Amino acid sequence: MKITEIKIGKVSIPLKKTFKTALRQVDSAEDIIIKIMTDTDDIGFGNAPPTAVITGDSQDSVVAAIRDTIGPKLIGMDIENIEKIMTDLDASMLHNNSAKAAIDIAIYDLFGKLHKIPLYKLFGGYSSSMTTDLTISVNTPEEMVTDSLEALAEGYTELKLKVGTNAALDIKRVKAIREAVGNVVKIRLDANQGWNPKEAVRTIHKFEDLGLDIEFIEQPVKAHDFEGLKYVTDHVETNIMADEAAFGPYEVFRLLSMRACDLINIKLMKAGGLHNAIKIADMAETMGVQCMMGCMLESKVGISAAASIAAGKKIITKADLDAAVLLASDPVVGGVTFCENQIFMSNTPGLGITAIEDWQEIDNKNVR
Ligand SMILES: C[C@H](N)C(=O)N[C@H](CCC(=O)O)C(=O)O
Ligand SMILES: [Mg+2]
Repeated sequence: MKITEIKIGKVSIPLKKTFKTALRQVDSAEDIIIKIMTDTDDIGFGNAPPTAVITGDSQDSVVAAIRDTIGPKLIGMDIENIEKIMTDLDASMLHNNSAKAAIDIAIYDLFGKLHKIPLYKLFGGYSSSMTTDLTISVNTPEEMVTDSLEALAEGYTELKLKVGTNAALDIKRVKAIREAVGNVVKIRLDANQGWNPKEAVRTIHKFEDLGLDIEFIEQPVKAHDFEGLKYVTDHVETNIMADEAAFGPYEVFRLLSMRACDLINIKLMKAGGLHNAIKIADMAETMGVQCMMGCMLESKVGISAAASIAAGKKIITKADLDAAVLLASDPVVGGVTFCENQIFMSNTPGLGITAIEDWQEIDNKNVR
């Protein structure tokens, strides 16, 4: 199975509700979706949502990286030689991890098709379904309570509350939501780098003193501040998860060596794809650190790929794979299916995706 062409296109999907974090506010998911074509007429699907504030990647930079630098080297390569493809992919250029992730996902999709195996089985097949949380955007306490109650009515049992815009207001937000949803629901927080280390410790102590029962807190401090993250982890009881700090395998190696966090959030767009996500999961497992599989605001292509690792690997015990249900429509045919808070894997080879509706090819951007 040899690569003959890489088609580059995009989908623009409105969100059901504005997505707001301490880092950004958006109303639609803008996802680059690629198709890797082969001499066997199989197609591999991959995606890259440009999340500039987290990965540094824009739509134009993703397209240029695939079209001008990464893509041309792949033409003619055999999917059977996946180890060589992944080595060349990592060596092709520095950074540009979202572009690399799109290629990596499409290559694995084809590898699964070649060997007639669904990716979650290829990655270990530990389970065939998982529970995802639902993200509640940062807003007034009242609006967040309304959104949280709606999420419970839709069947979600784990809420990921966005905080980090104002520590005093964050305490009001979380207290109001805990009082409204009761004690059975799991509440995890994501500060998206919004606090400084001392402010984070003070705020988390307040959550603890109020008995708000927070499962864990994602990325309290700036991504580059590994010492600050360790300071927070060492000074609170609540578990701390590295997200933006846990970028790729090298950063995760450093975080684990420093014991700077209790948990790792793995995302394909930070790691540069599935092959690096597997390295991260294996390193974390070696150190006894549980992981969550996370996502950007992206289509079901990336969610199906991320869920394949989450289902495959035992050390991935949590999932924040809600992006596809935050979208007003789903252009991806096949892949994982959602039912309330459950994600079910497809048993079709690869990702199980057969087509992308409303996919707009970007003119003259194909690689042959
Ligand atoms: C969508 C997912 N639940 C999530 O919250 N991911 C964010 C970043 C997503 C974005 O800004 O596009 C995170 O975990 O920080
Ligand atoms: Mg996060």
